[in-house]
Amino acid sequence: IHSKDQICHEDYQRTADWLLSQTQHRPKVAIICGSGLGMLADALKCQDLFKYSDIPGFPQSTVKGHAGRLVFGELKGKTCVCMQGRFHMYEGHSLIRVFKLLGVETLIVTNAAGSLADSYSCGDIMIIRDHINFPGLAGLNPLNGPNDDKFGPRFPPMSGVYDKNLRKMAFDICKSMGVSQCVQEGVYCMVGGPNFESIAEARLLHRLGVDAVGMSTAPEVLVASHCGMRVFGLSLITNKVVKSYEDNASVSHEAVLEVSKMRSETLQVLVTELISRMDINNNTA
Ligand SMILES: O=P(O)(O)O[C@@H]1C[C@H](O)[C@@H](CO)O1
Ligand code: HPA
Repeated sequence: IHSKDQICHEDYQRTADWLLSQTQHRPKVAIICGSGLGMLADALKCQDLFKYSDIPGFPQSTVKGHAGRLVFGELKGKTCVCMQGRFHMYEGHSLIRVFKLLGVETLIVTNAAGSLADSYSCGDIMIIRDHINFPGLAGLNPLNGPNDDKFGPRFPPMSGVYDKNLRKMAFDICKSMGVSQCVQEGVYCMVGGPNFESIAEARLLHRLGVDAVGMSTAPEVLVASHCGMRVFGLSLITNKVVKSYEDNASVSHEAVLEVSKMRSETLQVLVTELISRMDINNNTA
């Protein structure tokens, strides 16, 4: 976010042009892999793979469980680009606009998240219906600064951002996969991190009606939506957020990665099937 303020259209374009000169792939779908969910990219065929360190203008991914590679390839005949390693707000970058300039029309975001909803279990998949962007509400927004009208409007709406048709399609796919008992639809709340929530913060989020909390996604989604991309999001529930002072449990990034690993195959099948059912040429599901 912070360094992004200084990045202009020409910078994004330079990075996009470099990538387009290095690969024949022309992706219409971008996938962002959440913590421990990097194997979503493994399903891509005919891969062209770029380490972030080799891409001009790309920063480094610093979080364990985020490999730091951009993978281009085909998924069931659809051309995709997959971010194996995202940039979190606490790391200071957002590069969604490079995807826009590559020609991407649909963004699929995944993340690891802790659940506040009492009915959720570890390992559940939450289809994101909407989000609460806490840093954004407090003025920390990737759209801060002069607006570039080439990307989108100064005051973008945020209602209906998570595409309804794709959400329904994902539900249907989960049913046919026989996993609908562990699929939820709910509200993701982004907090700044990098610390996990205190019990008092967890209680506040619970009272606000938040279903799952994490440290990403909202900035990516709002930049994508600002520049006209269709958005679909999934949270993998990796832990139940501790809400009681009587509860001695505590979360760790290692525990988050362990649950992600256990469920990543299910997510891979779901995302692959979703992309295969999408009509990505006219951007309608
Ligand atoms: O990239 P995501 O949102 O999946 O990462 C989550 C949030 C923190 O970065 C980390 C905590 O374990 O995982
Ligand atoms: N809180 C915030 N981010 C997270 C969590 C959590 O409990 N689990 C995974 N990412």
